[in-house]
Amino acid sequence: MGLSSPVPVLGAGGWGTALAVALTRAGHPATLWARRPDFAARLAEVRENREYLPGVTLPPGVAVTSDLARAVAGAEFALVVVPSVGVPDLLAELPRELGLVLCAKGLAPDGGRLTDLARGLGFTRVAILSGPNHAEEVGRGLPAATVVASTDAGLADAVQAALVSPTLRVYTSRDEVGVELGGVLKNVIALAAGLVDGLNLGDNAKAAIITRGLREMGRYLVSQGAHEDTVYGLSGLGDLVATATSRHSRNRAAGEAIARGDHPIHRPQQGGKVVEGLRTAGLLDTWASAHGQDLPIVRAVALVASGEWTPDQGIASLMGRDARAELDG
Ligand SMILES: NC(=O)c1ccc[n+]([C@@H]2O[C@H](COP(=O)([O-])OP(=O)(O)OC[C@H]3O[C@@H](n4cnc5c(N)ncnc54)[C@H](O)[C@@H]3O)[C@@H](O)[C@H]2O)c1
Ligand SMILES: O=P(O)(O)OC[C@H](O)CO
Repeated sequence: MGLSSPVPVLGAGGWGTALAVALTRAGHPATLWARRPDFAARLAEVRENREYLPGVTLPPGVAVTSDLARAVAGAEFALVVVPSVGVPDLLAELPRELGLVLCAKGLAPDGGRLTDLARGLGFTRVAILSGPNHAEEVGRGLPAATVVASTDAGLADAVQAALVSPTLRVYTSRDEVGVELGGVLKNVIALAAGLVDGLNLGDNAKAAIITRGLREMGRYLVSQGAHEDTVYGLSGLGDLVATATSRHSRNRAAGEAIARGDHPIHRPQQGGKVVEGLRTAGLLDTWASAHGQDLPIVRAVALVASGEWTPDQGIASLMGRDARAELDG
């Protein structure tokens, strides 16, 4: 892909829209693909994604289409930015020679990684983009940093070159597993932090959830083959802090709403916006039970999210665990 070829951005929610704008800031045109033709037509005309990223004007370098084949024609790689639940159907329609930059922070339907799903479908060039990146801030050009991870060094370098700009620092990593799963797990811990907020349990409890959540993330990531240091990088600790403490986070807000009794807990969407952690918690809890792994915060969030436990029961389950040494798990 030459420098002036548009980069396809597949998914016109908040993050896809912000990434399309970020590409133009980096000097590259983007083609933003929206699934619904009427939505794409409105976005092309109004030049603002009022549903998912209000207040950010689409620059002239962003073209909008609902024609998927046209969006990816001739591209070396595409940013895939639909929610995880929509990734399998979207990938099924894409040419296998296309490089994929997976941007969803969620799991495949079987609880596995989306990068594995992509390779299982026959894609050979696969990367993950993840970090502390609220669309609301990246869309406005506030300074941020992110990570593109791939075992394909050429792909990671190409994505870095396409996205890096004075307001977005893009680091590369070879630890695909660690970068992908950090983004997946932090949503669940942020939901737990939201429960703490909604129950007014205080700053000590919030700090404890974040810190113990980070350890839980670390145990799971390393068990899946991640490098331990990645847990403490932008896609791990960085994104956990950004999500668990942010007024922008849908996951944190969903936990807060559940604790206040005003969230429809069986619906994985909030006001039409995706809350990945609600789905992830159940998938991960099922995996942990099957593999005898102890993920207590994941378990509490899964059972609260499914309605089996009240938020108070979830917190009690964490406070009532056996006494132990801090570094013992
Ligand atoms: N919003 C952020 O700040 C942010 C930042 C980093 C990563 N992410 C991740 O990016 C992914 C997308 O999140 P978002 O915030 O852009 O979503 P969003 O909630 O803003 O919008 C979701 C978009 O996806 C579309 N969509 C829903 N189901 C779909 C399907 N089955 N197939 C195709 N399109 C579908 C919707 O129509 C909508 O355009 C999520 O996995 C999220 O965790 C979001
Ligand atoms: O709004 P959330 O909770 O989906 O978080 C958005 C991003 O993942 C933050 O990095």
